[in-house]
Amino acid sequence: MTEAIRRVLKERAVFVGDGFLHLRALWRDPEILSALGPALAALHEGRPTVVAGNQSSGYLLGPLVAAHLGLGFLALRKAPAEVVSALNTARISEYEVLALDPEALTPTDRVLLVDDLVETGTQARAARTLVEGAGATWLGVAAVTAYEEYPELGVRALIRWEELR
Ligand SMILES: O=P(O)(O)OC[C@H]1O[C@H](OP(=O)(O)OP(=O)(O)O)[C@H](O)[C@@H]1O
Ligand SMILES: Nc1ncnc2[nH]cnc12
Repeated sequence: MTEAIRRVLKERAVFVGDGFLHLRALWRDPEILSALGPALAALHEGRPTVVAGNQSSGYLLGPLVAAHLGLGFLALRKAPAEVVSALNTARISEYEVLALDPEALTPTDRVLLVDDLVETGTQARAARTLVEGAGATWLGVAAVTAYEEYPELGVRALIRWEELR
């Protein structure tokens, strides 16, 4: 099924603006959607005890992997670096904070992060800091696509970014 996912990605992944990737074609296809959990889970052999996902694409993909593995899902929340009042129309587009429920992990946990895309590795690095800060073990990242594998982060992807462009 991973080949089918790769084919749909190559044929129907949408790029907008200066290269922003939308993966809507994956969510819309019922067979592909049900294949994503097993395909992402198969990227790592490290037997996680919990699957984590970054807001917001990780919230969609992570539970598919967790449900496939019979595990729980840990939501990592992104927060903007600055906040503005509700009446201020200024838009904050960069996230610089990643937040974790302090009770969510124990030192016996082994965490697999799931995300749609790894570009600079900033989000994954922040997640790793949170996981290891809680004393838990970082297993790596299972992503739909990634610019690089970032060996220190253990990023594995269903398809390389260059194959999509
Ligand atoms: O490797 P990096 O440079 O950190 O980039 C990857 C992150 O960027 C995207 O998230 P974004 O903040 O755009 O949020 P989204 O999931 O809501 O699109 C993507 O979902 C990853 O979490
Ligand atoms: N959706 C996206 N498309 C392209 N580059 C990105 N970097 C982070 N998210 C991205």
